[in-house]
Amino acid sequence: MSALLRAEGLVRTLPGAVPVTLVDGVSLGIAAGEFVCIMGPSGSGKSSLLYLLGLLDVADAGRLWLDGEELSRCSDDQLAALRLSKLGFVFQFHFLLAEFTVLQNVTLPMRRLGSLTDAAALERAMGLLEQFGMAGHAGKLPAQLSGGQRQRVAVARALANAPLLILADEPTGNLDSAASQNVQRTLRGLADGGQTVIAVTHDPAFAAAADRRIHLLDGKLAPDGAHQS
Ligand SMILES: Nc1ncnc2c1ncn2[C@@H]1O[C@H](COP(=O)(O)OP(=O)(O)OP(=O)(O)O)[C@@H](O)[C@H]1O
Repeated sequence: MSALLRAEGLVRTLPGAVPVTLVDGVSLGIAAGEFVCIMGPSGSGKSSLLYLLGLLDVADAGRLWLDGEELSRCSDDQLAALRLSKLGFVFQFHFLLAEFTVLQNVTLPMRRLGSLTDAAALERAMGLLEQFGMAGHAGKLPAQLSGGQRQRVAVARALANAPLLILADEPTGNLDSAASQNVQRTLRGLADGGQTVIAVTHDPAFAAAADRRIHLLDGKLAPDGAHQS
């Protein structure tokens, strides 16, 4: 398998009088087009691992490759550029900008990247909103939407720069079950279309929609089957 994302021996420890190891020697590979869920008990290090894989945090040890490129020696600026151009994020709380319309929120990452003209960015943003049934809400502010609608806009925003990889941290954690299923179907549909997705979740129904589940325990990958006992 040629992995789109590969990690070898990732370690993240918070220093202090009593250092806390959040991620403890995690090695994994994610293939292009895979939809993988990271599961595990509260405090097992799921979000910490996702932040390392999403270049939002830097490991103290270990190595990481994205699309064949080794990232361990990248500067903060290089990591920020990679996040903007190659990764898309969906969080539990949508983090849409409250004073911007839905359309402006989805256009923003394209404006920051600057690879499209304003007209092309608007057209792409409208296309994405259309894809998630949100085109009719393009002129609204996030506060005028339901939680599920906001999350679908957040998914559209995550796709703005055609990322290699979508990383989602409890994307349905704040939603009722109908909205949750809708977001689950949305992410499943993206993976069916070839998009690579990694999602942290507590929700077994959500995880069942993934191609593969990774289980963490105390910052370590649990051996296959260990989580069932
Ligand atoms: N900034 C921090 N300072 C101190 N401890 C932290 C910090 N961030 C995380 N931790 C601790 O590290 C461990 C892993 O946290 P993390 O958020 O990655 O777990 P998680 O599996 O995502 O948990 P949850 O499912 O509850 O969101 C937890 O014990 C948490 O309390």
